[in-house]
Amino acid sequence: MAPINVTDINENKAYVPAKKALPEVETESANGNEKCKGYSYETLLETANFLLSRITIQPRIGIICGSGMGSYWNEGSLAESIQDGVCIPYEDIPNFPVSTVEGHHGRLVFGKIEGAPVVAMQGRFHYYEGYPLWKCCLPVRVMKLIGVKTLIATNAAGGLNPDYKIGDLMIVKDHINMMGFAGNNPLHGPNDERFGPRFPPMNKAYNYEHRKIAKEVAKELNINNMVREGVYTCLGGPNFETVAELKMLKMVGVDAVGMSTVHEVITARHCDMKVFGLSLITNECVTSYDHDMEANHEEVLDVGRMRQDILRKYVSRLVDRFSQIEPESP
Ligand SMILES: O=P(O)(O)O[C@H]1O[C@H](CO)[C@@H](O)[C@H]1O
Ligand code: HPA
Repeated sequence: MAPINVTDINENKAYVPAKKALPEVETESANGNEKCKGYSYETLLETANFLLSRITIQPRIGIICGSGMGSYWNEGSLAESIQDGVCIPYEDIPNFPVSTVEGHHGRLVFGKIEGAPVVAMQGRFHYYEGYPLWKCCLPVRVMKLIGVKTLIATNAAGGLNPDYKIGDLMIVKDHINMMGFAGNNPLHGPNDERFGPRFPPMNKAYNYEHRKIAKEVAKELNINNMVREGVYTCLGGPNFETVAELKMLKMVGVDAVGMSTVHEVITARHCDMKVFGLSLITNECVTSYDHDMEANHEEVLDVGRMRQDILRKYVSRLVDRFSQIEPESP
């Protein structure tokens, strides 16, 4: 099969260079003490073309595996449901960061789920690892350039809604971009219109049709008693939250708390990808001072392990259904 390249995929539009190319863009970040450097469209095209030269499928669906959901030590994990997988370690991919967190393997897996071509990130990048938000989200733009139309962003999160139990799944209905309130946004800096507009709307961030399908599929699999729908927020981490912080988040309508996803979703919506978000509730957010429990990453990974079967079945069925509403070829 002839190698695929980015221009074949992106609506067969011939590649037109920007009037003024934005190579490596450097700006001061909002807090003024950190350089904010974004990769140009051309740099990411190189990354996309590198990946396309190594694969023979054209994924239309991209999956980001949350903490503990994509590891191969996790036999039967979400990432393992991918058949005929071609794995490309992040360190082999030009311009890619590397994963540093336990439970995040650090590679892209290209293959099929229920016959639908997908690419999965077995390991995501977090702000607390020292990566600026634009770099955490770089793989989302690369996914876009290789032809991905729908992003499934999964994560592990603490349950703040008192009705949620450990092990529940939460379909993300909306998010609150807490870091954005302080001016930290993955789209901060010069905008390249080839990715998307300067001022993207965000009121339909999580696709309505996909959420509807996810609720139907939960019923079909008879897991609707553990599938919720709610609002997610991301804090910078790496520390878990104080009681006062959690109380405040609860007051403003947050149902689940994590340290990822929001910026990935903003980046995906900016370049017009459809988004489905799914949180696995791995721990209870403690909002009282006389509670013995303390949040910890081991528990987060354990619950990922405990729920891997259900997650795998659920996400596989979702991929199947989402791929039916996404045309095969560009
Ligand atoms: O959001 P993911 O990557 O699933 O992981 C969540 O779990 C880790 C904390 O245990 C944090 O990285 C938090 O963001
Ligand atoms: N808080 C923040 N991030 C998390 C949590 C939490 O309780 N659980 C998993 N990721």
